[in-house]
Amino acid sequence: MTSPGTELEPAVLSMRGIHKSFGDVEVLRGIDLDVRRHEVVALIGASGSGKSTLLRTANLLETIDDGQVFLSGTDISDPRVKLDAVRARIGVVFQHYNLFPHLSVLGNVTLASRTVHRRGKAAAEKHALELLDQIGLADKAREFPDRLSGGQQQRVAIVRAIATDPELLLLDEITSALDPELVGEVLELVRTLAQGGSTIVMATHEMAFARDVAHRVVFLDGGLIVEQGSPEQLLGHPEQERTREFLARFTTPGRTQQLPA
Ligand SMILES: Nc1ncnc2c1ncn2[C@@H]1O[C@H](COP(=O)(O)OP(=O)(O)OP(=O)(O)O)[C@@H](O)[C@H]1O
Repeated sequence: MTSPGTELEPAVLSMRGIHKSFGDVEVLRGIDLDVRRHEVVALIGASGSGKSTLLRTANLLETIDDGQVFLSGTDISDPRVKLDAVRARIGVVFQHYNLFPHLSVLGNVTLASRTVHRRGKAAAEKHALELLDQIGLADKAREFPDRLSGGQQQRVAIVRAIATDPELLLLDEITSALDPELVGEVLELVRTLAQGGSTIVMATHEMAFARDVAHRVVFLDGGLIVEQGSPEQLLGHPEQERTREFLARFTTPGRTQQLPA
């Protein structure tokens, strides 16, 4: 693997001039973002700054008012593009695991891969069991989601997202709904994926994790990218006043989350 995020790697995701409003409120006000193959990008910003909306426009789950989104060079915002085919190339995990409650763990993981890759049941299950085995959940394959802890459910949701071998993984605050003691196991799985070369954009409030795992941190405020850079630069030596103010709030007493030293 070449150095992640360098210009040597092709852009998997390119967002150009993205604008998005809900009613009178302009939530994204001109987003330009490139994510290169094997790169891990952390989106940080206050609640309401537009992180989730940005992720949802990246795979056109949310329509855009203006701009273009390219996936590996293809303009997926072109109305002629079939979105089902595009979305099959992008894995998404949300804050709430959204596993299908009526399907077993195995059923959840195989559903997308059977549809997307048209794998036969046996082949899809073999692949799913290999993935579940890698994260120590093979023994839960026949269980239903409500028999799993939140952390286990979220890890299954991640496995479901990668079972289709997506070009890009979008992770939206995937630990926010978890009890604190379950956060680590989910982040550990993301770290493993990152080390394995996955291309990831994750909205997160886990600053320590962003510092540790991301190649680039992007700070969003009021629907604009205010500043971006390496974790060391952005979290350690932010240039913009707005970034400094945001980061300072993470070190004020009473916050459960602290910036790492
Ligand atoms: N479907 C929608 N309809 C109307 N307003 C919306 C919709 N989705 C998001 N918004 C508004 O857009 C703004 C940005 O929301 P978004 O969820 O993208 O922020 P965020 O940075 O992800 O916040 P958080 O960290 O709380 O998840 C908010 O003011 C939100 O209320």
